[in-house]
Amino acid sequence: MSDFVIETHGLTKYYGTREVVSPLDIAVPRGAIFGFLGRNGAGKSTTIRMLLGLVEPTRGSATVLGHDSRSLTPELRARIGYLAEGHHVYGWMTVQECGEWQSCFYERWNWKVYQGVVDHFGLKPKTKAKGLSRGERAGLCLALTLAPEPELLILDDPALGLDPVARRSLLQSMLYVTRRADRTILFSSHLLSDVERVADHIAILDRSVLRANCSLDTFRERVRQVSLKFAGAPPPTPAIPGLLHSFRAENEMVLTIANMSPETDRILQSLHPRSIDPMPLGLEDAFISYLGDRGEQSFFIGDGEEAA
Ligand SMILES: Nc1ncnc2c1ncn2[C@@H]1O[C@H](COP(=O)(O)OP(=O)(O)OP(=O)(O)O)[C@@H](O)[C@H]1O
Repeated sequence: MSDFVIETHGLTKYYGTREVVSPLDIAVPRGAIFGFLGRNGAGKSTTIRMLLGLVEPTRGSATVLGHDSRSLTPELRARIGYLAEGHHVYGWMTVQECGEWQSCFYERWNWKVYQGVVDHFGLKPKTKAKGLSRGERAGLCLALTLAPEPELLILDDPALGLDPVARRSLLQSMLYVTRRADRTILFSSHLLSDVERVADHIAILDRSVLRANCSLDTFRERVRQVSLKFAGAPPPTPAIPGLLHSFRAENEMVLTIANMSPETDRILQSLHPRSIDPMPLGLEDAFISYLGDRGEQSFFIGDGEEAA
C-alpha cells in the first residue's frame, strides 16, 4: 500500500489559453490533514475537481487511492468523501430524509456517525434543509460526507461563510474523523487560523503555481521575522537571500525572511544595528509575507529542500 493517498504528476489545467493550474506535483501522505491554501482564483477548486475526475486535466495525471483520477469507479468514489464548495442540499428534504436518500448510494453507511455530526451541529431530524442556516447546512453536508466512512475526505473550502462557533465544530469533526481511523483529509481554505489548528501539511498555490509544499511546522519554523534597531535612520534594505518583506520605520527595520542561515546573520550584522531581535510571526502574517510584494519565489517544496 502506498504511503500517499493522492499523488499528482505535472497535473495541469488550461481553460482556453489560460493556465489555471501550472504543472503540479504534490503527494498527500496517508493519515495527513493537508491544508491546500491560496488566494481567490489560485486554482484550488480546479485541482480538487481534477483529483475527483470531474475536470479533465490538460496535461499530467493524478492518482487517488492508487488509481488514475480519470477513471475512478463507483467503488473507489465511495471511499472518497467530497464536500463541494457552497454546501448544496435539496431544500425540500428534512435532515433525516437527506441521510436516508444519500445512504441509498452507499454500501456502507454509519447512521451513528451521521447522527453524531447532526447532533454536534444541533440539527433536528425533522427540519427542512431549506430552513437551515449556512453553518447548519455545512454541518448537514459534513454528516452526509462522513457517514459512508470515507478513507479520504476532500473538502473544498468547508468553512466558507461559517461563524467561529460553526467553524470550530467543523474542525472538531475533522480532527475526530482522522483520530478515529487512518483517514486522510485534504481541505482548501483561506482561513489560516483554521489551517493552523488542524493541518499538519500545507501546499500553497499562488496564481496557479505551487509555491510551497511542506509540513506546517517547516513553514512556521522557516519563515522568520526580525527587528533591527539602529541609532538613527536604518540603512537601505540589503540584498538578503530569502527576503520576503521589509518594512523600515524611523530607527527600525523589520525583515521577513525565508530560510535564515549564518549567511543571513552575517548580512544583518554588517548593517551594524544596535540590536537584532526575533519577532513573533503568526501563520497568517507569514502567509501574507510569503505571497507578498516580492512573491515569485518558492522556498518550501518538500521538507528541508529549497528551490529558488
Ligand atoms: N469552467 C471554467 N472555465 C473557465 N475558467 C475557469 C473555470 N473554472 C475556473 N476557472 C478559472 O480558473 C481560475 C481558478 O479557479 P478556481 O476556482 O480553481 O480557484 P480557487 O483557488 O478555488 O479560488 P477560490 O478560493 O476563489 O474558490 C479562476 O480564475 C477561475 O475563473
